Amino acid sequence: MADSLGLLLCDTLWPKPSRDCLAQLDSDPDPEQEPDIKPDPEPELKPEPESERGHFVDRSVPPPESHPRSVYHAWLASRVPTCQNGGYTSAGAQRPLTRANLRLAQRIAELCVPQIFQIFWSRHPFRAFIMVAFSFVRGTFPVFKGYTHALIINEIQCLLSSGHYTWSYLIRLLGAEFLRLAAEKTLDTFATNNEHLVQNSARFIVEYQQMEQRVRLDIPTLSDPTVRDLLAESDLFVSSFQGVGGFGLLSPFDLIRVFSLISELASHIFVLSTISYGPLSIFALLISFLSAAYPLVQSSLLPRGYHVDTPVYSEEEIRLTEKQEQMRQLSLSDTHRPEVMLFGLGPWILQTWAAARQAVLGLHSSQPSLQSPSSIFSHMNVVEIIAALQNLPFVLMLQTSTSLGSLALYRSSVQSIVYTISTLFITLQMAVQGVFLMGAFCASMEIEPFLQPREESRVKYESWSGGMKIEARNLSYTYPGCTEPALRNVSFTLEAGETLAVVGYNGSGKSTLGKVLSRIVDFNSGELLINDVDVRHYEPAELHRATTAVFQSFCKYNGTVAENVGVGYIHDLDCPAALRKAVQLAEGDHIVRSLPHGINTRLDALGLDSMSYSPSGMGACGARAPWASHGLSGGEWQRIALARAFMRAHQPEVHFLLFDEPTSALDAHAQNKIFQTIDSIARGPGADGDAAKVKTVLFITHRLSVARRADKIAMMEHGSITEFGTHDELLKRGGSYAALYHASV
Ligand SMILES: Nc1ncnc2c1ncn2[C@@H]1O[C@H](COP(=O)(O)OP(=O)(O)OP(=O)(O)O)[C@@H](O)[C@H]1O
Repeated sequence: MADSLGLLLCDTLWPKPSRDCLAQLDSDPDPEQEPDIKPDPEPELKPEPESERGHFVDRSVPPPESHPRSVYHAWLASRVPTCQNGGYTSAGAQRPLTRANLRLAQRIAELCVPQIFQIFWSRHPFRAFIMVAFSFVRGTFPVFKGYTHALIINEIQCLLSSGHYTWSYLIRLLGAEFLRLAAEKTLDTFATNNEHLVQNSARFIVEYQQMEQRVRLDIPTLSDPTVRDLLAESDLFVSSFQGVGGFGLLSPFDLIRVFSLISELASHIFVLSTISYGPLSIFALLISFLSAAYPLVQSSLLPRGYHVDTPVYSEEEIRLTEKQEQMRQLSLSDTHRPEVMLFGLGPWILQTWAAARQAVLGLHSSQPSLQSPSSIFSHMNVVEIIAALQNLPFVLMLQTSTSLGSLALYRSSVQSIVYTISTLFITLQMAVQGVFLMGAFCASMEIEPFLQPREESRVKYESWSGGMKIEARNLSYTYPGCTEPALRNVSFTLEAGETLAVVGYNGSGKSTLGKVLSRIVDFNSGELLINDVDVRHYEPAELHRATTAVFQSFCKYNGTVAENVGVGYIHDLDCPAALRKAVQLAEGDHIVRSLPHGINTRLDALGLDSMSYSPSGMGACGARAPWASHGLSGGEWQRIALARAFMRAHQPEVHFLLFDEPTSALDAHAQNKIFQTIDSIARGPGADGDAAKVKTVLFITHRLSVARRADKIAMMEHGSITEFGTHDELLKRGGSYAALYHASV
């Protein structure tokens, strides 16, 4: 109930435009409308060239002067560095305060602020209103303080000069000051608590939306470099909600503090205007402001590096920064520790890190980074001379018999005005960067997963009783950033209920084919038909529900055995009988029995927690702590992964079983048993040896003694299927399969 409420809430907050609506928007020239950033529909689902598929089809960056039609385009345009031709600034880099960037920020603000505002407003409208109102009220606190202090100083001055020590008025003033302090503290506490509540609610909503969008996105989408940068900046926006200026970033909450600054400024100006100190006032004021502002102006004129803006990094600097971080991570990583120790990588890590770090810190630079003594002295002298000028207005005002209290109030007001203006300026500078991060967040919410079909071309996956029919026609696929295709013109047909063994040399594309068939990665050209329908018409989630798999690089979750197995069919995560059965099918019951807490034993996914040096694994007196996680051997982990796949394999909605080297770490006996299990699952519940097949099976293996069990065998070489048929047919042919088979037996 709570979950659905949360979902409802977030859907309401961030209504996802319907695809029909988005399609209309795409053709609508109105720049105010939000276009979808998914590629145009593929009318006949003909394979398209890679360059035309993807989420941001319009990759052309509009010139900064133009009016970007969407948040995404404005965000993208802001990443083009003004100083270079081509390329983008790295994710998170500070945008320079140019006119073009200010215009882009304004456009993003126009498009995003209403949505972000709704996040604040949606849950606690009254509290959000109070928060803004209190921001104004809190801005006036310093003025009240200055005013009451001035009254007290004046009264003391009056008592001392008159010689009549009547304390009643002073006591009343001190009482008023005490009340002011108490009221300020109470209001402050209430405002802070209120702000925390509104802030935490807003933080939860943006984090929820970030997570929701992240779990939606598929691998092809996430491998797009622009999407990665967009998500990185979106993450920075979400991080900025962690508190005032979290990570040096400006969240919308910090922007609300601008209201406080404005009201503080206004109240100080008002106070100054009420102090009368004679005809020399304008002159005195001018001197006061100049002398108070000079140090701030001076610091903003200091050489680059002292600025608030992050400098623009060169490609070499980015490379060095990545290198230093990579080495730092390597030195901290427990996962890499065994090889770091074994291969004696410590000195190499240290040396590489030191070289990169020194370069990043500019320690190799021949330019002295410190100011020369003469320039330091000149700055110091000027500052001191200017500071001395601050006393001049007092001298002028004393001539006009201004009270001491007024002088104190005057001084604190002048300094506060200068300080508030400089804070406002810095805040607004940071706000521009914050706006671009906000734009990244809003644009990231519009990303549609690459594999998701458009509503108008969607076809519901219809299961066939005998399993899943798979037909590949000239499938080709090249990994992003690679030049050599991993799959080349792969064609084959696997009838529903058949078992296919894919064999071949290392790197021949077997695992890639498995990922393409299970719709984890896409293909660049060709066609893939599932149950005679082009796979691009199906919702990937529907196909995934009909599939179970053990991938070659299966996951090891840092959790209990039950969790590691149960995630295979999340509905039965808490069902001991289903977990036990899956473990039994994977021949893993003896492993579970040997574990200290049975199926509830926590497993050590990194393989290091259970080693003696790990403090987390040891309880009092060096005994094994009950919470300590337990290590497993490679073969034992493989059985856990198999059990996970078996959790859902026998479910009626599952029609395709994919096993990529499922028994590579198992002994021959265990391997045979596992394949018998797979075969019996493929024949349906309670089936005997002659029962009809109800599931299609594809297994990838290097063990040709196992492959011969399959109905069909595909021999892969250099990304292509070079031989296809039964074991006997391929042996008779005397080609690569026959040669490999004879070499292996
Ligand atoms: N994530 C990736 N990014 C880029 N290239 C990849 C990626 N994964 C695999 N490749 C490349 O694709 C080709 C096929 O790899 P694949 O893993 O499909 O081979 P395989 O036949 O399963 O190999 P093996 O028998 O060693 O498991 C190889 O040349 C490999 O280098």
